[in-house]
Amino acid sequence: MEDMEKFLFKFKGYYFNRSSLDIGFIENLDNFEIRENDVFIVTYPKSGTIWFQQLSLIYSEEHRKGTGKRETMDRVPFFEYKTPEMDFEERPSPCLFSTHLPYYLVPSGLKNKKVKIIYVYRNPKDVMCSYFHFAKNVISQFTGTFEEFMKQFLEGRVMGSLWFDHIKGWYEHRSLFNIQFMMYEEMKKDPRGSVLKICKFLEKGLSDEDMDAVVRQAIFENMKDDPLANYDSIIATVFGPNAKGHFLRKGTIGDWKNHLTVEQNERFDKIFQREMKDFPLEFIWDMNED
Ligand SMILES: Nc1ncnc2c1ncn2[C@@H]1O[C@H](COP(=O)(O)OS(=O)(=O)O)[C@@H](OP(=O)(O)O)[C@H]1O
Repeated sequence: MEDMEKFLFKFKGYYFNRSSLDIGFIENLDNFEIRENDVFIVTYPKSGTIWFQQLSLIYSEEHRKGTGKRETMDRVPFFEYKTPEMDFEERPSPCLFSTHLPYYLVPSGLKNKKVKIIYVYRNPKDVMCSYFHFAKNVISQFTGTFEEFMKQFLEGRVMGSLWFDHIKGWYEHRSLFNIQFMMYEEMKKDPRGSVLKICKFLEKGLSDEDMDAVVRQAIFENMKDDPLANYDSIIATVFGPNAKGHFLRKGTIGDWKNHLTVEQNERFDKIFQREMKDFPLEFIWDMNED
């Protein structure tokens, strides 16, 4: 089995993807100069990052109208995976970033309580399944079985480290930040309600027509067909010639039921209950659940 760990870089207890990582930048994250109107979308991998990046449409009239030409990754760069061509100093304001960083590695300027942070979370069984397909079939960094991946995921030996630590760390330290928690499943069930909630948090009013355009362009099928939004163009360049497949795979709630055996599910539940005891945010595990 190909062990994913060789593709990872550990810094202060947190696993980054090694390829395309500027280690000098990572070592100086704390000092990165934050502007008050920057917006950060924070996620654990496979929790809907690209989906919420698409909500940068809220800020871009030309992309809402379909005349804009910039890809999402250019409009909402991945903060910690900054490439030499990206000059964050020259970025227009407001600048949107996305990041998988844990709360303790983000620039200290984010703690000014002005910068808006949207933390997107998704039920971790679906996260794990999405991650398994991505690691195995898209970026070819994992060659083992689902059981082997589950073990690695539950030990936090994946990019993003341990899911439980990520969400609990951000939630328990929320009072340091100006942060809005958003749920993947709520966005799926009620996209308009979620977009409205985000607009409110961002203090950005949109007309009904603009709201319709954002909601429409954030629907899975529309994003999958949109080369500016689906990330297909970076798969080979970032992850190498063997990488194939799509970031937008299924986009559903409850795909874990097609992957976990009864025993695996019980084992997962036991760990979840132990780790998330007293954690107040709710999770949705099934499309039919309220
Ligand atoms: N519009 C829309 N609607 C519903 N679901 C969507 C959408 N866009 C992306 N996705 C799903 O999000 C999963 C990928 O997560 P991330 O974007 O966080 O991946 S990454 O961390 O940036 O690699 C991945 O989930 P799975 O399909 O379960 O693998 C994507 O399909």
